[in-house]
Amino acid sequence: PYAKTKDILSKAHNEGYGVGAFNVNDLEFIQAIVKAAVMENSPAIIEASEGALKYAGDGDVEKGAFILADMVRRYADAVSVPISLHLDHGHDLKHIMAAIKAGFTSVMIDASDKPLEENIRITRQIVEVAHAAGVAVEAELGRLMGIEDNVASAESVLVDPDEAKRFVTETQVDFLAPAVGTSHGAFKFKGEAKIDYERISKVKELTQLPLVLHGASGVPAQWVELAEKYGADLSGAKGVPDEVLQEAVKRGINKVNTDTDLRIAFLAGLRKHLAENPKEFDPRKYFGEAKDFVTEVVRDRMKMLGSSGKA
Ligand SMILES: O=C(COP(=O)(O)O)NO
Ligand SMILES: [Ca+2]
Ligand code: NA
Ligand SMILES: [Zn+2]
Repeated sequence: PYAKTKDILSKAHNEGYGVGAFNVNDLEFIQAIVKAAVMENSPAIIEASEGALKYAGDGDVEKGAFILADMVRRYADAVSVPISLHLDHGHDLKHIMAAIKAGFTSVMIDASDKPLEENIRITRQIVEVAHAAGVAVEAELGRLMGIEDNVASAESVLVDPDEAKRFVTETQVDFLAPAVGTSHGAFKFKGEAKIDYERISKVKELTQLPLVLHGASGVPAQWVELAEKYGADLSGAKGVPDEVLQEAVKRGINKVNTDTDLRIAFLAGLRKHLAENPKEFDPRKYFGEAKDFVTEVVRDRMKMLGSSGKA
């Protein structure tokens, strides 16, 4: 059934496992994620960024929010596993309000590029409105490397655990995304893929909240190689290894944001199908194989994070 992100994450927090938060822009990815959740008997958080709302609404964010929310709700209510819908990286109050109106059960306000006091002020404002509507709020502290908040920050600014304690007390957010060394996209680490485990543990201890890891895609070699076999150029692609994610979950990460892995799997499936079926022009066929690859990647992630069987 369509569920509240807060219920999904409270259970994961209490029982110590990770739940994938999978980014979507369209029908195909929603179908693939729901199918994976059913096959794994796993909860799933579906998330859409502001860009995804624009894409689904052909430029109209509110229309996109309602279109995506209607699809997710209908698919979720047709299955026995809990599926929620979350606004990822909300920056604009108008867009956050559109998501709340459309029935998203949680929203992220990402003011992590602002000074702490301003992040607190903005986040508190969103919490007030969201909580009044029964919607949970995620916020971010610290900054991920790479393109983040449309600001290219050269280096990541890791979360300060003491600031995190103050932040959650003063804002009453429901989940917190501490920057601990990851970054968005397929090219995550210059050198070794490592994140600051100690920092995760400290933030968990001080906040006692479900924690969110952004930039958590693994960029699995098998999918990169398959996409490259059929013409993609993903040289230098590198993600967060499974064992690093599993340690992060052990230390208190419960929501694991995954976008890039689904994109690469879809790309590999699409390129493969088109290369092997030159006569094919039915999108239900070539999107069909691409969708199946996304389902596979999502299932793998659910198994790896420990949410399989936890529905
Ligand atoms: O943080 C993410 C996704 O990160 P990836 O690019 O690692 O999939 N979404 O908010
Ligand atoms: Ca941010
Ligand atoms: Na998010
Ligand atoms: Zn993110």
